[in-house]
Amino acid sequence: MALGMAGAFALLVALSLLAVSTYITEARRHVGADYISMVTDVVRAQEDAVRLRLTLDNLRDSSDALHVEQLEQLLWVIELRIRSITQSLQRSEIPRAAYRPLMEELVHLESRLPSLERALAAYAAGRDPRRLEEVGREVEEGLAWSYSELNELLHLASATQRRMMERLTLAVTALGLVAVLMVGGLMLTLLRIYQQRETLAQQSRTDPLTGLDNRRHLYDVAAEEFARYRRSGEAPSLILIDLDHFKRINDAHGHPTGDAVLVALAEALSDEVRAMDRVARLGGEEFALFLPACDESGACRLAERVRCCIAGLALPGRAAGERLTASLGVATAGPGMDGFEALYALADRRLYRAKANGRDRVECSAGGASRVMSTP
Ligand SMILES: Nc1nc2c(ncn2[C@@H]2O[C@H](COP(=O)(O)OP(=O)(O)OP(=O)(O)O)[C@@H](O)[C@H]2O)c(=O)[nH]1
Repeated sequence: MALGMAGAFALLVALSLLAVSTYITEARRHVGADYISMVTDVVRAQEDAVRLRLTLDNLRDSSDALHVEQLEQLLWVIELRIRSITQSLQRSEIPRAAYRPLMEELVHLESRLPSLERALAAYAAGRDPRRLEEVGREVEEGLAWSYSELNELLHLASATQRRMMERLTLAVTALGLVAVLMVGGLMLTLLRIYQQRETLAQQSRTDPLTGLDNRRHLYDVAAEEFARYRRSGEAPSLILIDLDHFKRINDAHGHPTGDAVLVALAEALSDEVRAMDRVARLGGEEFALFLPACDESGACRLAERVRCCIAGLALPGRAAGERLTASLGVATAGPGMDGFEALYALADRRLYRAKANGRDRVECSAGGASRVMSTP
């Protein structure tokens, strides 16, 4: 659950970062494109100023109708260009204060264009060539100055914008790194919590000395198996094992040796059973084998095999050479048995009988009566 949430969070952060970086790339492309189109306009406008100069020179040399027409068209183009550039300036991110003098000059030049047109008309009619030259030069110089200033302003603005975008990209990259580190840290913490919970859960199910299931876990597993048995009809069996005179081993060789014997026994028991069976240490020198879907005769045969195995177990450490024996009580679930407690109580009674009847023996039931599988 916690890991799922961490995964979802990481995915969310990754998607957000992707969206932000896509936006920045797009924004950057946009800003660049705006300036490129404006700079292109300004370069063309600078060419208009040069063409104006050339046309005026041509007209001074000859009042040819073709030159007059050329100038008329050029004035029309210049007017359109001034409007387009002033609109682009107003829409741009350039601060108004930076382009105000330029704007004023362009507006002034636009207002001078009708005068130039009138001077041209007069010149075409053979009057006042000086006037055309004067107004023409004024407009041409004004255009050349304005567009050259504007060109510089655009380059400066473009460079500033690019620097800002680079800083922004760096900031977002740093933000992304921090987010990745945070998500990584969060996931590591969650993983650690998950592992600790798993360890605790494992410890709560396990006997610390032998690593076998503990009593509580055996009861949990058995309760589940009993519910399954009611549906399937496949009866489970239980074998309770109690070591005989284990106190003597402790007394003779010390508690640590007794511990080592218990561990060796746990391994031997685990080797004797099927993978589906559960081996548990109930406490002290008492063990249990819970056998799902195992009938009475199968359980009794296994109990006898276990008894022999214990009797033949090579004991570790100082207890080597000693003979360990155990008493075993076996019970199988049957009609009228309402839960694991009843099965346990029956196996316990038979274990008690095995002890009472001399130890190192198995007590099973056959047709409701206890029977001894083996005697010492
Ligand atoms: N080494 C070791 N000994 C344990 C442990 N738990 C219980 N014991 C010992 O097991 C012995 C059980 O003694 P008793 O209940 O008298 O049983 P017993 O000596 O096996 O005799 P019977 O069961 O009557 O055959 C005691 O000496 C406990 O100290 C353990 O974890 N380690």
